[in-house]
Amino acid sequence: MIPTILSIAGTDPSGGAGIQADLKAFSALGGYGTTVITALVAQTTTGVSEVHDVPPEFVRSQLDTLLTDVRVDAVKIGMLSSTEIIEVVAAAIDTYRLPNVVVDPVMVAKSGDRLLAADAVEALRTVLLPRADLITPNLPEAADLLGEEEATDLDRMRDQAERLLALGPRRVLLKGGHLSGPTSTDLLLSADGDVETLTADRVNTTNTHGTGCTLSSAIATLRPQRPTWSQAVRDAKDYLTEALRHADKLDIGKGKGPVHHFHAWWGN
Ligand SMILES: Nc1ncnc2c1ncn2[C@@H]1O[C@H](COP(=O)(O)OP(=O)(O)O)[C@@H](O)[C@H]1O
Ligand SMILES: Cc1ncc(COP(=O)(O)OP(=O)(O)O)c(N)n1
Repeated sequence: MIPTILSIAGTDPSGGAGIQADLKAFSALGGYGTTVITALVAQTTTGVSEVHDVPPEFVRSQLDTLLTDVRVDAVKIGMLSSTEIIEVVAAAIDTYRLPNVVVDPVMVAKSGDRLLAADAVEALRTVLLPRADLITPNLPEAADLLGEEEATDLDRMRDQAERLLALGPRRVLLKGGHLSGPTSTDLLLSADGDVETLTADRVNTTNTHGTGCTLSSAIATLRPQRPTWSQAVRDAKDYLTEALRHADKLDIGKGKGPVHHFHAWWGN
């Protein structure tokens, strides 16, 4: 059976991040995509010009309308924008007992624009993270969630990942893409005590818009199709690395272009 994946996230008209990227990853990896939109974002490869939050009652309405009809096999949660929207989404996780919940704690785009209100970080930490099967922070997000400086090496990443795990999610994938060096290394820690290091060769491209959205969506899509979280995360990282390798085939915008959801079947 083809898994049905739900993305709860904001939009990106340039198609590189947010809901648009999520749907591309769902389809490319054999899932059927459904969506609940939290914010309309006027953004492109050069940055964000405006954010229009969807009213929280309407986020609830989308969730109730969808989930009283459609069974979902996994959920990817991205941009949530405000405390009120976080609370609505957390209530839906409980009410509908949503499985395989992957939370990408989106706070700030690569362009430096905020995608989560500063006063909503506390709700993200205390209301949403304990309901997640996996969280996928990047280094600035991890630092923000813990209220400390960004990790600058693998030892500090390990230390921060342990403390993120103590906030209540079942697993933490701390992404190291913001460090430099010939490889890009992430750490996967689980509440059972497992620790894994995932390393990929660093791809030399400036087209990195949407890497976080793509990775979390790929994990959510693969989880129902793989025996373990570890295998789903490893295969998702391979998919993202391939999408980065093919990113320079695209010529989208004047800033940091998107990764390319390369489709082996078409060969392009
Ligand atoms: N240039 C790159 N080459 C290979 N992998 C990368 C590169 N940049 C980022 N990654 C990987 O992409 C994923 C997301 O990266 P990161 O930049 O840390 O998060 P975000 O996109 O949320 O800011 C991680 O798995 C990271 O290791
Ligand atoms: C609507 C929306 N959601 C999330 C992001 C952040 O995406 P990410 O994959 O972390 O990539 P960058 O934008 O940081 O390159 C976004 N921009 N928009």
